[in-house]
Amino acid sequence: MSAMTVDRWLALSTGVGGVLYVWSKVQDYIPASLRLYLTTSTTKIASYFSPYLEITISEQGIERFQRSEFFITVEAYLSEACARRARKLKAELGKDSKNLQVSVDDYEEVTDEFSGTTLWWYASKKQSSARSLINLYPGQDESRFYRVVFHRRDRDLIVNSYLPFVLGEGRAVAIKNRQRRLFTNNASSSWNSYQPKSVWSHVPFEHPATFDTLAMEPEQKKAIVDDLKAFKESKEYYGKVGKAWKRGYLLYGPPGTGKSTMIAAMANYLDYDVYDLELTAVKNNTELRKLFIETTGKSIIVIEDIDCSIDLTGKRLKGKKASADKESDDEKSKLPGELEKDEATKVTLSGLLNFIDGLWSSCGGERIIIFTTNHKEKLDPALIRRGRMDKHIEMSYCRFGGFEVLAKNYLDVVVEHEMFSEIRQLLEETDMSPADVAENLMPMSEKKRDPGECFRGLIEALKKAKEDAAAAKAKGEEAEAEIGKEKDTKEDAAAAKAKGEEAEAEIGKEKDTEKEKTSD
Ligand SMILES: Nc1ncnc2c1ncn2[C@@H]1O[C@H](COP(=O)(O)OP(=O)(O)OP(=O)(O)O)[C@@H](O)[C@H]1O
Ligand SMILES: [Mg+2]
Repeated sequence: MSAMTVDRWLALSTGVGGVLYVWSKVQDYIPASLRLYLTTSTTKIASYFSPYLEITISEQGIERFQRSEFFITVEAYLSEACARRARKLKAELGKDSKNLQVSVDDYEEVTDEFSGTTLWWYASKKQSSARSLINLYPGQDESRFYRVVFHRRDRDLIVNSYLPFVLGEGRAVAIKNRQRRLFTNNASSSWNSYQPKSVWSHVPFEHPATFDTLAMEPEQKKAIVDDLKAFKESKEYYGKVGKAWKRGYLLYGPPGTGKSTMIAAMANYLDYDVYDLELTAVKNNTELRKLFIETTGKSIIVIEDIDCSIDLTGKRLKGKKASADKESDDEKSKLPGELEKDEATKVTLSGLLNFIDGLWSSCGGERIIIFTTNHKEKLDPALIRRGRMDKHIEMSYCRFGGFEVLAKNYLDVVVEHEMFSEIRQLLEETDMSPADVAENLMPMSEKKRDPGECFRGLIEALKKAKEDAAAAKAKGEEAEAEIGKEKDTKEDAAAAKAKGEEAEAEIGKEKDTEKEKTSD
Protein backbone atom coordinates (compact mmCIF):
# COMPACT_ATOMS: atom_id res chain seq x y z
CA MET A 1 0.00 0.00 0.00
CA SER A 2 1.45 3.36 -0.97
CA ALA A 3 2.06 6.07 1.59
CA MET A 4 -0.69 8.20 0.04
CA THR A 5 -3.28 5.45 0.37
CA VAL A 6 -2.22 4.78 3.94
CA ASP A 7 -2.55 8.42 4.82
CA ARG A 8 -6.02 8.52 3.31
CA TRP A 9 -6.97 5.36 5.18
CA LEU A 10 -5.75 6.84 8.38
CA ALA A 11 -7.53 10.12 7.83
CA LEU A 12 -10.76 8.28 7.03
CA SER A 13 -10.64 5.46 9.50
CA THR A 14 -8.93 6.80 12.57
CA GLY A 15 -9.42 10.54 12.20
CA VAL A 16 -5.82 11.56 12.72
CA GLY A 17 -4.21 14.99 12.44
CA GLY A 18 -6.38 17.60 10.77
CA VAL A 19 -9.62 15.63 11.14
CA LEU A 20 -9.14 15.47 14.90
CA TYR A 21 -8.23 19.12 14.99
CA VAL A 22 -11.40 20.16 13.14
CA TRP A 23 -13.43 17.80 15.33
CA SER A 24 -11.98 19.34 18.51
CA LYS A 25 -13.01 22.79 17.28
CA VAL A 26 -16.59 21.96 16.29
CA GLN A 27 -17.52 19.51 19.01
CA ASP A 28 -18.18 22.20 21.60
CA TYR A 29 -21.09 23.45 19.48
CA ILE A 30 -22.79 20.04 19.29
CA PRO A 31 -25.01 18.79 22.14
CA ALA A 32 -23.22 16.27 24.36
CA SER A 33 -25.54 13.32 23.62
CA LEU A 34 -25.30 13.81 19.85
CA ARG A 35 -21.57 14.27 20.12
CA LEU A 36 -21.17 10.97 21.94
CA TYR A 37 -23.39 9.19 19.44
CA LEU A 38 -21.46 10.58 16.45
CA THR A 39 -18.10 9.72 17.96
CA THR A 40 -18.96 6.14 18.85
CA SER A 41 -20.78 5.44 15.58
CA THR A 42 -18.01 6.77 13.34
CA THR A 43 -15.39 4.95 15.36
CA LYS A 44 -17.32 1.69 15.11
CA ILE A 45 -17.83 1.96 11.34
CA ALA A 46 -14.26 3.04 10.76
CA SER A 47 -12.73 0.27 12.85
CA TYR A 48 -14.89 -2.34 11.11
CA PHE A 49 -13.44 -1.49 7.70
CA SER A 50 -9.97 -0.46 8.75
CA PRO A 51 -7.02 -2.85 8.41
CA TYR A 52 -5.28 -0.72 11.03
CA LEU A 53 -5.14 -1.04 14.78
CA GLU A 54 -4.44 1.68 17.29
CA ILE A 55 -3.13 1.75 20.82
CA THR A 56 -3.80 4.71 23.09
CA ILE A 57 -1.54 5.82 25.90
CA SER A 58 -3.33 8.18 28.22
CA GLU A 59 -1.65 10.94 30.22
CA GLN A 60 -3.74 10.28 33.32
CA GLY A 61 -1.87 8.04 35.77
CA ILE A 62 -3.37 5.63 38.28
CA GLU A 63 -3.16 8.21 41.05
CA ARG A 64 -5.21 11.39 40.79
CA PHE A 65 -3.28 14.38 39.38
CA GLN A 66 -0.42 12.08 38.46
CA ARG A 67 0.87 11.66 34.92
CA SER A 68 1.22 8.15 33.62
CA GLU A 69 4.83 7.01 33.47
CA PHE A 70 4.25 5.37 30.09
CA PHE A 71 2.89 8.63 28.65
CA ILE A 72 5.94 10.58 29.88
CA THR A 73 8.21 7.90 28.46
CA VAL A 74 6.50 7.97 25.04
CA GLU A 75 6.74 11.76 25.04
CA ALA A 76 10.47 11.54 25.72
CA TYR A 77 10.94 8.88 23.04
CA LEU A 78 9.05 10.82 20.38
CA SER A 79 10.81 14.08 21.13
CA GLU A 80 14.17 12.34 20.67
CA ALA A 81 13.46 9.87 17.89
CA CYS A 82 10.73 11.44 15.77
CA ALA A 83 10.57 15.19 16.46
CA ARG A 84 12.93 15.93 13.58
CA ARG A 85 10.38 14.60 11.13
CA ALA A 86 7.50 16.67 12.52
CA ARG A 87 6.49 20.01 11.06
CA LYS A 88 4.63 21.27 14.12
CA LEU A 89 6.59 21.28 17.31
CA LYS A 90 6.10 22.79 20.73
CA ALA A 91 8.82 24.15 22.99
CA GLU A 92 8.78 24.12 26.79
CA LEU A 93 11.24 25.03 29.50
CA GLY A 94 12.83 21.78 30.58
CA LYS A 95 15.09 20.88 33.45
CA ASP A 96 16.29 23.66 35.77
CA SER A 97 14.22 26.08 33.63
CA LYS A 98 17.29 26.76 31.48
CA ASN A 99 17.02 24.20 28.69
CA LEU A 100 14.40 24.30 25.98
CA GLN A 101 12.66 21.00 25.36
CA VAL A 102 11.16 20.56 21.94
CA SER A 103 8.47 17.94 21.38
CA VAL A 104 5.81 17.00 18.84
CA ASP A 105 2.78 19.27 18.98
CA ASP A 106 -0.77 18.00 19.49
CA TYR A 107 -2.55 16.77 16.32
CA GLU A 108 0.78 16.54 14.50
CA GLU A 109 1.41 13.13 13.01
CA VAL A 110 4.88 11.60 12.91
CA THR A 111 6.01 8.35 11.38
CA ASP A 112 8.39 5.84 12.89
CA GLU A 113 10.06 2.75 11.46
CA PHE A 114 10.66 -0.48 13.34
CA SER A 115 11.93 -3.75 11.84
CA GLY A 116 10.88 -2.62 8.36
CA THR A 117 7.38 -1.62 9.52
CA THR A 118 5.96 1.91 9.45
CA LEU A 119 3.86 3.26 12.31
CA TRP A 120 2.11 6.56 12.87
CA TRP A 121 2.08 8.45 16.16
CA TYR A 122 0.04 11.47 17.07
CA ALA A 123 -0.87 13.31 20.23
CA SER A 124 -4.32 14.61 20.98
CA LYS A 125 -6.62 15.41 23.86
CA LYS A 126 -10.17 14.70 24.81
CA GLN A 127 -12.54 16.34 27.26
CA SER A 128 -12.60 14.52 30.56
CA SER A 129 -15.96 12.77 31.10
CA ALA A 130 -16.20 14.05 34.70
CA ARG A 131 -16.27 17.83 34.33
CA SER A 132 -15.86 19.67 37.60
CA LEU A 133 -17.14 23.12 38.38
CA ILE A 134 -13.92 24.39 39.87
CA ASN A 135 -10.66 23.86 38.05
CA LEU A 136 -7.61 24.16 40.22
CA TYR A 137 -5.15 23.58 37.42
CA PRO A 138 -5.27 24.71 33.79
CA GLY A 139 -6.19 21.86 31.48
CA GLN A 140 -7.61 19.78 34.31
CA ASP A 141 -10.75 19.10 32.25
CA GLU A 142 -8.75 17.73 29.33
CA SER A 143 -7.08 14.41 29.11
CA ARG A 144 -4.17 14.15 26.72
CA PHE A 145 -3.10 10.95 25.02
CA TYR A 146 -0.72 9.50 22.45
CA ARG A 147 -2.01 7.10 19.86
CA VAL A 148 0.01 4.76 17.69
CA VAL A 149 -1.52 3.33 14.52
CA PHE A 150 -0.18 0.24 12.73
CA HIS A 151 -1.26 -2.55 10.43
CA ARG A 152 -3.12 -5.52 11.92
CA ARG A 153 -0.50 -7.98 10.69
CA ASP A 154 2.16 -6.26 12.84
CA ARG A 155 0.19 -6.56 16.08
CA ASP A 156 2.55 -9.02 17.81
CA LEU A 157 5.64 -7.18 16.67
CA ILE A 158 4.31 -3.88 18.01
CA VAL A 159 3.00 -5.19 21.32
CA ASN A 160 5.85 -7.56 22.13
CA SER A 161 8.84 -5.76 20.68
CA TYR A 162 8.16 -2.19 19.61
CA LEU A 163 6.39 -0.88 22.71
CA PRO A 164 8.99 -2.38 25.12
CA PHE A 165 11.63 -0.80 22.88
CA VAL A 166 9.89 2.60 23.12
CA LEU A 167 9.67 2.19 26.89
CA GLY A 168 13.39 1.43 27.23
CA GLU A 169 14.53 4.19 24.89
CA GLY A 170 12.11 6.72 26.38
CA ARG A 171 13.30 5.98 29.91
CA ALA A 172 16.91 6.50 28.88
CA VAL A 173 16.03 9.85 27.26
CA ALA A 174 13.96 10.93 30.28
CA ILE A 175 16.87 10.15 32.59
CA LYS A 176 19.29 12.02 30.35
CA ASN A 177 17.05 15.09 30.26
CA ARG A 178 15.93 15.09 33.85
CA GLN A 179 17.02 17.58 36.47
CA ARG A 180 18.73 15.50 39.12
CA ARG A 181 17.36 16.02 42.59
CA LEU A 182 18.46 16.04 46.19
CA PHE A 183 15.74 14.59 48.43
CA THR A 184 15.35 14.99 52.17
CA ASN A 185 12.77 13.16 54.27
CA ASN A 186 9.89 15.15 55.74
CA ALA A 187 8.75 14.68 59.32
CA SER A 188 5.94 12.12 59.31
CA SER A 189 3.50 14.69 60.71
CA SER A 190 3.52 16.35 57.27
CA TRP A 191 2.99 13.16 55.23
CA ASN A 192 -0.14 13.12 53.10
CA SER A 193 -1.79 9.75 52.51
CA TYR A 194 -3.17 10.94 49.14
CA GLN A 195 0.28 11.86 47.92
CA PRO A 196 2.77 9.06 48.59
CA LYS A 197 5.62 11.21 47.29
CA SER A 198 5.06 13.72 50.11
CA VAL A 199 7.37 11.73 52.37
CA TRP A 200 10.34 13.31 50.60
CA SER A 201 10.86 16.90 49.52
CA HIS A 202 13.43 17.82 46.93
CA VAL A 203 15.56 20.58 45.47
CA PRO A 204 17.67 20.51 42.28
CA PHE A 205 20.95 18.71 42.88
CA GLU A 206 23.67 21.00 41.63
CA HIS A 207 26.76 20.12 43.67
CA PRO A 208 29.82 20.85 41.53
CA ALA A 209 32.12 18.18 43.04
CA THR A 210 33.62 15.63 40.66
CA PHE A 211 36.33 13.01 40.99
CA ASP A 212 38.66 15.45 39.23
CA THR A 213 38.22 18.00 42.00
CA LEU A 214 38.36 15.48 44.85
CA ALA A 215 41.65 15.52 46.75
CA MET A 216 42.71 11.94 47.29
CA GLU A 217 45.61 9.62 46.55
CA PRO A 218 45.32 8.82 42.80
CA GLU A 219 45.36 5.00 43.21
CA GLN A 220 42.60 5.07 45.82
CA LYS A 221 40.53 7.38 43.65
CA LYS A 222 40.99 5.16 40.60
CA ALA A 223 39.91 2.08 42.56
CA ILE A 224 36.66 3.82 43.60
CA VAL A 225 35.88 5.08 40.10
CA ASP A 226 36.52 1.58 38.68
CA ASP A 227 34.24 0.07 41.30
CA LEU A 228 31.41 2.48 40.45
CA LYS A 229 31.87 1.90 36.74
CA ALA A 230 31.72 -1.87 37.22
CA PHE A 231 28.55 -1.49 39.31
CA LYS A 232 26.84 0.68 36.71
CA GLU A 233 27.58 -1.79 33.95
CA SER A 234 26.67 -4.97 35.84
CA LYS A 235 22.91 -5.17 35.52
CA GLU A 236 23.08 -8.56 33.77
CA TYR A 237 25.67 -9.90 36.19
CA TYR A 238 23.58 -9.07 39.26
CA GLY A 239 20.57 -10.70 37.59
CA LYS A 240 22.60 -13.80 36.73
CA VAL A 241 23.87 -14.36 40.26
CA GLY A 242 20.43 -13.61 41.73
CA LYS A 243 21.44 -10.51 43.68
CA ALA A 244 19.60 -7.22 43.92
CA TRP A 245 21.39 -4.55 41.89
CA LYS A 246 22.67 -2.46 44.79
CA ARG A 247 25.92 -1.65 46.47
CA GLY A 248 26.81 -0.30 49.88
CA TYR A 249 29.70 2.00 50.74
CA LEU A 250 30.93 2.99 54.16
CA LEU A 251 32.86 6.27 54.16
CA TYR A 252 34.79 6.83 57.35
CA GLY A 253 37.35 9.31 58.53
CA PRO A 254 37.87 12.49 60.53
CA PRO A 255 35.82 15.65 59.90
CA GLY A 256 36.66 17.66 56.80
CA THR A 257 38.28 14.80 54.88
CA GLY A 258 35.72 14.90 52.06
CA LYS A 259 33.09 12.25 52.87
CA SER A 260 30.14 14.43 51.84
CA THR A 261 32.11 15.76 48.88
CA MET A 262 32.80 12.19 47.77
CA ILE A 263 29.05 11.41 47.80
CA ALA A 264 28.39 14.40 45.54
CA ALA A 265 31.21 13.32 43.21
CA MET A 266 29.74 9.79 43.06
CA ALA A 267 26.25 11.13 42.26
CA ASN A 268 27.65 13.31 39.50
CA TYR A 269 29.72 10.48 38.08
CA LEU A 270 26.80 8.02 38.03
CA ASP A 271 24.18 10.63 37.13
CA TYR A 272 22.01 9.56 40.09
CA ASP A 273 19.62 11.36 42.41
CA VAL A 274 20.56 11.66 46.09
CA TYR A 275 18.27 10.78 48.99
CA ASP A 276 19.68 12.27 52.18
CA LEU A 277 17.98 10.26 54.90
CA GLU A 278 17.87 12.04 58.26
CA LEU A 279 17.34 9.09 60.59
CA THR A 280 16.61 11.16 63.66
CA ALA A 281 13.41 12.40 61.97
CA VAL A 282 12.21 8.82 61.39
CA LYS A 283 10.04 7.57 64.23
CA ASN A 284 10.04 3.84 63.68
CA ASN A 285 10.85 0.97 61.34
CA THR A 286 7.51 1.27 59.53
CA GLU A 287 8.26 4.86 58.59
CA LEU A 288 11.72 3.83 57.48
CA ARG A 289 10.24 1.19 55.16
CA LYS A 290 7.75 3.68 53.70
CA LEU A 291 10.54 6.14 53.00
CA PHE A 292 12.55 3.49 51.26
CA ILE A 293 9.65 2.34 49.09
CA GLU A 294 9.20 5.90 47.84
CA THR A 295 12.76 6.13 46.52
CA THR A 296 13.40 5.56 42.85
CA GLY A 297 16.12 3.64 41.00
CA LYS A 298 19.34 5.30 39.88
CA SER A 299 19.77 6.89 43.25
CA ILE A 300 22.16 7.12 46.16
CA ILE A 301 20.61 6.83 49.61
CA VAL A 302 22.79 8.48 52.22
CA ILE A 303 22.76 8.25 56.00
CA GLU A 304 25.34 10.71 57.32
CA ASP A 305 27.01 10.26 60.72
CA ILE A 306 25.34 6.90 61.23
CA ASP A 307 26.86 6.49 64.69
CA CYS A 308 25.16 9.68 65.90
CA SER A 309 21.80 9.02 64.23
CA ILE A 310 20.77 5.95 66.14
CA ASP A 311 21.83 3.75 69.05
CA LEU A 312 23.29 1.00 66.94
CA THR A 313 26.21 -0.59 68.72
CA GLY A 314 25.75 -4.07 70.10
CA LYS A 315 27.80 -3.04 73.13
CA ARG A 316 25.54 -0.14 73.98
CA LEU A 317 22.44 -2.24 73.47
CA LYS A 318 23.80 -4.94 75.81
CA GLY A 319 24.71 -2.25 78.32
CA LYS A 320 21.16 -1.04 78.09
CA LYS A 321 19.81 -4.46 78.95
CA ALA A 322 22.06 -4.81 81.96
CA SER A 323 21.01 -1.49 83.33
CA ALA A 324 17.31 -2.02 82.62
CA ASP A 325 16.39 -1.73 86.28
CA LYS A 326 18.27 1.49 86.60
CA GLU A 327 16.50 2.80 83.50
CA SER A 328 13.08 2.03 84.88
CA ASP A 329 14.00 4.07 87.96
CA ASP A 330 15.13 6.87 85.65
CA GLU A 331 11.88 6.71 83.70
CA LYS A 332 9.92 7.45 86.83
CA SER A 333 11.71 10.76 87.12
CA LYS A 334 11.00 11.69 83.45
CA LEU A 335 8.30 14.13 82.39
CA PRO A 336 5.38 12.65 80.36
CA GLY A 337 6.51 14.49 77.20
CA GLU A 338 9.97 13.01 77.42
CA LEU A 339 8.57 9.50 77.79
CA GLU A 340 6.46 9.92 74.65
CA LYS A 341 9.50 11.15 72.77
CA ASP A 342 11.49 8.04 73.74
CA GLU A 343 8.57 5.83 72.76
CA ALA A 344 8.35 7.49 69.36
CA THR A 345 12.02 7.02 68.46
CA LYS A 346 12.17 3.37 67.67
CA VAL A 347 14.26 2.81 64.60
CA THR A 348 16.25 -0.25 65.59
CA LEU A 349 19.37 -1.89 64.29
CA SER A 350 17.34 -4.80 62.92
CA GLY A 351 14.96 -2.35 61.23
CA LEU A 352 17.90 -0.72 59.57
CA LEU A 353 19.36 -4.07 58.49
CA ASN A 354 16.01 -5.02 56.93
CA PHE A 355 16.03 -1.67 55.21
CA ILE A 356 19.39 -2.50 53.69
CA ASP A 357 18.91 -6.12 52.64
CA GLY A 358 15.29 -7.28 52.82
CA LEU A 359 13.51 -4.63 50.89
CA TRP A 360 16.29 -3.94 48.45
CA SER A 361 15.51 -7.13 46.66
CA SER A 362 11.84 -6.41 46.07
CA CYS A 363 12.06 -2.78 45.05
CA GLY A 364 13.97 -2.87 41.78
CA GLY A 365 17.58 -2.00 41.46
CA GLU A 366 20.36 0.41 40.72
CA ARG A 367 20.64 1.88 44.13
CA ILE A 368 23.67 2.73 46.20
CA ILE A 369 23.51 3.17 49.94
CA ILE A 370 26.20 5.12 51.73
CA PHE A 371 26.84 5.48 55.44
CA THR A 372 29.31 8.03 56.72
CA THR A 373 30.92 8.12 60.13
CA ASN A 374 33.78 9.72 61.98
CA HIS A 375 34.09 6.61 64.21
CA LYS A 376 34.04 3.32 62.35
CA GLU A 377 34.92 1.43 65.53
CA LYS A 378 31.66 2.48 67.17
CA LEU A 379 29.51 0.70 64.58
CA ASP A 380 28.01 -2.73 65.03
CA PRO A 381 29.91 -5.25 62.87
CA ALA A 382 26.58 -6.62 61.58
CA LEU A 383 25.81 -3.27 60.02
CA ILE A 384 29.00 -2.93 58.08
CA ARG A 385 29.80 -6.52 57.17
CA ARG A 386 30.60 -7.24 53.51
CA GLY A 387 27.42 -7.77 51.54
CA ARG A 388 25.77 -4.89 53.36
CA MET A 389 28.53 -2.35 53.11
CA ASP A 390 30.48 -3.86 50.23
CA LYS A 391 33.29 -1.35 50.24
CA HIS A 392 34.81 0.49 53.18
CA ILE A 393 36.52 3.69 52.07
CA GLU A 394 38.84 5.49 54.42
CA MET A 395 38.87 9.24 53.88
CA SER A 396 42.02 10.38 55.57
CA TYR A 397 44.20 13.40 56.11
CA CYS A 398 45.64 15.22 53.16
CA ARG A 399 48.90 13.84 51.76
CA PHE A 400 50.85 15.10 48.80
CA GLY A 401 48.70 13.37 46.15
CA GLY A 402 45.59 15.08 47.48
CA PHE A 403 47.41 18.39 47.82
CA GLU A 404 48.38 18.36 44.13
CA VAL A 405 44.68 18.13 43.20
CA LEU A 406 43.83 21.05 45.49
CA ALA A 407 46.72 23.16 44.15
CA LYS A 408 45.41 22.56 40.63
CA ASN A 409 41.78 23.30 41.57
CA TYR A 410 42.32 26.36 43.68
CA LEU A 411 45.41 27.96 42.13
CA ASP A 412 45.75 26.38 38.68
CA VAL A 413 49.22 25.15 39.62
CA VAL A 414 49.96 22.05 37.57
CA VAL A 415 53.76 21.99 37.47
CA GLU A 416 56.20 21.33 40.31
CA HIS A 417 56.62 24.43 42.49
CA GLU A 418 59.82 25.16 44.42
CA MET A 419 57.98 24.88 47.74
CA PHE A 420 56.49 21.47 46.93
CA SER A 421 59.26 19.41 48.54
CA GLU A 422 58.82 21.18 51.88
CA ILE A 423 55.04 20.83 51.66
CA ARG A 424 55.37 17.13 50.80
CA GLN A 425 57.58 16.58 53.84
CA LEU A 426 55.25 18.48 56.18
CA LEU A 427 52.12 16.74 54.88
CA GLU A 428 53.71 13.35 55.59
CA GLU A 429 54.50 14.40 59.16
CA THR A 430 51.31 16.32 59.95
CA ASP A 431 47.67 15.29 59.97
CA MET A 432 45.74 18.10 58.30
CA SER A 433 42.34 17.57 56.70
CA PRO A 434 41.85 18.45 53.01
CA ALA A 435 39.27 21.01 54.19
CA ASP A 436 41.97 22.84 56.19
CA VAL A 437 44.52 22.59 53.38
CA ALA A 438 41.92 23.96 50.95
CA GLU A 439 41.18 26.82 53.31
CA ASN A 440 44.84 27.87 53.09
CA LEU A 441 44.82 27.69 49.31
CA MET A 442 41.73 29.83 48.90
CA PRO A 443 42.73 33.47 48.83
CA MET A 444 39.82 35.67 49.69
CA SER A 445 40.70 38.47 47.33
CA GLU A 446 41.58 38.26 43.68
CA LYS A 447 44.79 40.24 44.31
CA LYS A 448 46.21 37.68 46.72
CA ARG A 449 45.84 34.80 44.29
CA ASP A 450 49.58 34.34 44.19
CA PRO A 451 50.48 30.65 44.56
CA GLY A 452 53.76 31.41 46.35
CA GLU A 453 51.93 33.49 48.95
CA CYS A 454 49.33 30.75 49.50
CA PHE A 455 51.93 27.97 49.74
CA ARG A 456 53.89 30.03 52.29
CA GLY A 457 50.69 30.41 54.33
CA LEU A 458 50.08 26.67 54.10
CA ILE A 459 53.63 25.87 55.24
CA GLU A 460 53.14 28.14 58.27
CA ALA A 461 49.83 26.45 59.09
CA LEU A 462 51.36 22.98 58.70
CA LYS A 463 54.31 23.89 60.95
CA LYS A 464 51.93 25.21 63.60
CA ALA A 465 49.74 22.10 63.37
CA LYS A 466 52.86 19.96 63.75
CA GLU A 467 53.96 21.89 66.85
CA ASP A 468 50.47 21.71 68.34
CA ALA A 469 50.33 17.97 67.74
CA ALA A 470 53.75 17.50 69.38
CA ALA A 471 52.70 19.59 72.38
CA ALA A 472 49.43 17.65 72.71
CA LYS A 473 51.35 14.38 72.51
CA ALA A 474 53.79 15.51 75.21
CA LYS A 475 50.89 16.55 77.42
CA GLY A 476 49.20 13.22 76.85
CA GLU A 477 52.37 11.35 77.82
CA GLU A 478 52.73 13.49 80.94
CA ALA A 479 49.16 12.78 81.95
CA GLU A 480 49.70 9.05 81.31
CA ALA A 481 52.85 9.10 83.44
CA GLU A 482 50.91 10.85 86.21
CA ILE A 483 48.21 8.20 86.07
CA GLY A 484 50.93 5.53 86.11
CA LYS A 485 52.50 7.08 89.17
CA GLU A 486 49.17 7.26 90.95
CA LYS A 487 48.55 3.68 90.01
CA ASP A 488 51.94 2.67 91.44
CA THR A 489 51.28 4.53 94.68
CA LYS A 490 47.89 2.91 94.98
CA GLU A 491 49.35 -0.52 94.29
CA ASP A 492 52.10 0.08 96.88
CA ALA A 493 49.51 1.18 99.44
CA ALA A 494 47.36 -1.85 98.70
CA ALA A 495 50.41 -4.15 99.04
CA ALA A 496 51.41 -2.50 102.34
CA LYS A 497 47.86 -2.83 103.57
CA ALA A 498 47.76 -6.49 102.63
CA LYS A 499 51.14 -7.04 104.28
CA GLY A 500 49.90 -5.30 107.44
CA GLU A 501 46.80 -7.44 107.49
CA GLU A 502 48.91 -10.55 107.03
CA ALA A 503 51.17 -9.53 109.91
CA GLU A 504 48.17 -8.80 112.09
CA ALA A 505 46.69 -12.21 111.31
CA GLU A 506 50.04 -13.82 112.20
CA ILE A 507 50.15 -12.02 115.54
CA GLY A 508 46.53 -13.05 116.21
CA LYS A 509 47.40 -16.68 115.50
CA GLU A 510 50.42 -16.56 117.82
CA LYS A 511 48.30 -15.05 120.56
CA ASP A 512 45.73 -17.80 120.19
CA THR A 513 48.41 -20.50 120.50
CA GLU A 514 49.78 -18.88 123.66
CA LYS A 515 46.29 -18.74 125.12
CA GLU A 516 45.74 -22.41 124.35
CA LYS A 517 49.08 -23.25 126.03
CA THR A 518 48.23 -21.34 129.27
CA SER A 519 44.77 -22.90 129.44
CA ASP A 520 46.42 -26.39 129.16
N1 LIG B 1 39.07 15.29 49.73
C1 LIG B 1 38.64 16.52 49.45
N2 LIG B 1 38.75 17.02 48.21
C2 LIG B 1 38.32 18.25 47.92
N3 LIG B 1 37.79 19.08 48.80
C3 LIG B 1 37.65 18.65 50.05
C4 LIG B 1 38.06 17.35 50.44
N4 LIG B 1 37.80 17.19 51.74
C5 LIG B 1 37.25 18.32 52.14
N5 LIG B 1 37.15 19.21 51.15
C6 LIG B 1 36.60 20.57 51.25
O1 LIG B 1 36.24 20.78 52.60
C7 LIG B 1 34.86 21.01 52.78
C8 LIG B 1 34.31 20.04 53.82
O2 LIG B 1 34.38 18.72 53.34
P1 LIG B 1 33.26 17.61 53.59
O3 LIG B 1 32.02 18.25 54.06
O4 LIG B 1 33.18 16.77 52.38
O5 LIG B 1 33.91 16.82 54.78
P2 LIG B 1 33.32 15.61 55.61
O6 LIG B 1 34.35 14.52 55.60
O7 LIG B 1 31.98 15.26 55.09
O8 LIG B 1 33.22 16.23 57.06
P3 LIG B 1 32.24 15.81 58.25
O9 LIG B 1 32.77 14.54 58.85
O10 LIG B 1 32.39 16.96 59.21
O11 LIG B 1 30.87 15.68 57.70
C9 LIG B 1 34.21 20.78 51.44
O12 LIG B 1 33.36 21.83 51.13
C10 LIG B 1 35.34 20.72 50.44
O13 LIG B 1 35.42 21.93 49.77
MG1 LIG C 1 30.04 15.36 55.90
